[in-house]
Amino acid sequence: MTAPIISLKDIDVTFTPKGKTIHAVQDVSIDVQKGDIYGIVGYSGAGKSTLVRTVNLLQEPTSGSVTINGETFFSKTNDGAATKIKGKELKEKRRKIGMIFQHFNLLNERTVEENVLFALENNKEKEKIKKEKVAELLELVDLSDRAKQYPSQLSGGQKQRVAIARALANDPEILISDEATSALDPKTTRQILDLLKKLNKQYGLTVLLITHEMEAVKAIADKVAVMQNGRVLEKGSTLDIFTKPQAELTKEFIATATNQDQAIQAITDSETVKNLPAGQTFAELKYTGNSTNEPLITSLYEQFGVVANILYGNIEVLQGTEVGSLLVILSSEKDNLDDALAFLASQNVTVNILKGAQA
Ligand SMILES: Nc1ncnc2c1ncn2[C@@H]1O[C@H](COP(=O)(O)OP(=O)(O)OP(=O)(O)O)[C@@H](O)[C@H]1O
Repeated sequence: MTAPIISLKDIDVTFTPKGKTIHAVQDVSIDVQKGDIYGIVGYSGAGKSTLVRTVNLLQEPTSGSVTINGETFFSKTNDGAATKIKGKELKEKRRKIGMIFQHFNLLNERTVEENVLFALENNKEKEKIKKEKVAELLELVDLSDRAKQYPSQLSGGQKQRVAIARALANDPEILISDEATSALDPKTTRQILDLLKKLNKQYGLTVLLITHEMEAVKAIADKVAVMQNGRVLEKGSTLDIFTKPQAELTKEFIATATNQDQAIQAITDSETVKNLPAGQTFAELKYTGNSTNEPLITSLYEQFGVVANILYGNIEVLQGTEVGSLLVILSSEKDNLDDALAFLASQNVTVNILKGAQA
């Protein structure tokens, strides 16, 4: 594997307002590969913003190291020995890390094109070249027709697209998106996420996606870290985290992203399940990838005489892989059911018996 574009090692950030100690980030290590969309998810106060602000040293870690593209931006051991880039060098490096925020942070008294041009104020190119660049960026975010308007004349989604154009002005390799869709409605959120995905695909832009919405992670992230109380509870590929979550908090986030818990609850409370006849089994079947293509239900009947009555079904596509979930009532002779369950396991289907035989 190639060296990560962002490597955060053993990051601690402690604040001491009025003598009180707040461990905003504790012992966090994250490697982000070039071209990743890396989600960092957690509730408000989990430490996400503080952590990502260490990437461009808007926030200096109390200890730990920040390495970008193989270059040490910051390193400090617990005994206090520190190395860090600063001054002009830091400013230049920062320009290669774009950032977008929940509240857009646009200059209200400047037009859309002036807002983007502002990011190029330290660029030594001729004004004409810079203006061409701004026009290209506005084209990229589909706002060419709004160039002369002011932020107050734009919708939230349009404002965020101006912010994205501005963040890209200095051709960054990394874009930090800090709750960039949190103030937007679901449809606009999707448009902004799709734009981030497009930039990632077309230009290999690495995206750090900070969010409290697992839905956003599910939509575009390849990898995800789940944070709580300053710590990373678990991290991995989005597919793994969604299909095999370990921490309770991760399960909670996933449930909100899929609405599956409500479906399971409603069906569990239904008369059909409440009055489940003896010999029948209420179960959840979960499968990923190829298993979804298997005619599972047909096989259960043809090979084992097990009838599966489907009460609920859901298929998500995560990183191009299908992830399926079915709630079924299985009816069969007991012996057949055991064989059928063994068959399902052999097909990499996870069976969670919710009521009935073996529950
Ligand atoms: N400059 C600061 N001084 C003191 N405490 C701070 C400072 N910045 C953040 N904190 C505290 O650090 C903790 C983590 O905050 P942080 O903003 O990183 O969380 P978050 O997960 O990004 O949440 P949010 O989305 O609400 O910003 C919180 O308890 C916060 O109050």
